[in-house]
Amino acid sequence: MIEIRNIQKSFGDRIILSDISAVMESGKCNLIIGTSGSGKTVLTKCIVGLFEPDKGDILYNGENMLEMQTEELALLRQKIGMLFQGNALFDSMTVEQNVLFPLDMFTSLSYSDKKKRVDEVLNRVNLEGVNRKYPSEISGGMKKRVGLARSIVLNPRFLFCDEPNSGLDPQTSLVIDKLIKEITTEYNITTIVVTHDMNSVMEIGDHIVYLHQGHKQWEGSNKDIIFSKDELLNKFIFASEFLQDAKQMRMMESNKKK
Ligand SMILES: Nc1ncnc2c1ncn2[C@@H]1O[C@H](COP(=O)(O)OP(=O)(O)OP(=O)(O)O)[C@@H](O)[C@H]1O
Repeated sequence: MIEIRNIQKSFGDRIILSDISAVMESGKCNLIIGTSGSGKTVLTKCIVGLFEPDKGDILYNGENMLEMQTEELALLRQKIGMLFQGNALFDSMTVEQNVLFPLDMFTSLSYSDKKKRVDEVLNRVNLEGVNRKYPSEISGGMKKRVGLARSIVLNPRFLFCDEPNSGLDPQTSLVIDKLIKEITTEYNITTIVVTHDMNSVMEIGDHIVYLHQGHKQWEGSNKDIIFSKDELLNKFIFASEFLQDAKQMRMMESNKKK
């Protein structure tokens, strides 16, 4: 579980984040959404320790990251998996070498055990037979799955995914979303996803934090969103007429069932 309490962050005299509190539970996909410039990246960087907030607390399973000593921080970092927007794969390394990399860096496992673990995670993301291929030889969706395999190879307790669907077609996006959701539940990981993708919001949004101009404007689940009366959220989520119609229909269906 990650708990953030009263986070404030400014750059110079410009306040970017104001008084943001939220609880991100384990085994859940916690989504951070909001328009461009609303503070999603700054908040995420505060949570992973890349930015220091001016005020507030960031608790990882009850331990305040902002009070941790160097050694404790290093241990925490090994429990955090990251799936980057651009995948951040090493182009000169094969798929297998890319996924092996964190194991080489942070474990003293034998080569055969490392290899076994790499095969396990590649298998988990449904990627077989591509171990010896280079990133340039596989599709965007496959690269994303390699990135996901690498982000879970050290068995993280916390997983951060930055725009996991950017640049992917809707069908491939769904595959990636489903994998993130399954992995989160199966390994009871606390997953935080920064996204603009409304399909993801509806598919995997167990818990959604909607930021508006650096404030937490709304919080709830993908089921609550349909019934939300928050005007800013509705404007953001149901920007298109098609989605507004879909919302009306789902509300009508839900009212009929009651
Ligand atoms: N290092 C920095 N120094 C100064 N201002 C920054 C810095 N990083 C971000 N900002 C400002 O903080 C605000 C929030 O930026 P942030 O990148 O968090 O938005 P975002 O919601 O992630 O947007 P996007 O969806 O476009 O990625 C922006 O106005 C941005 O200019």
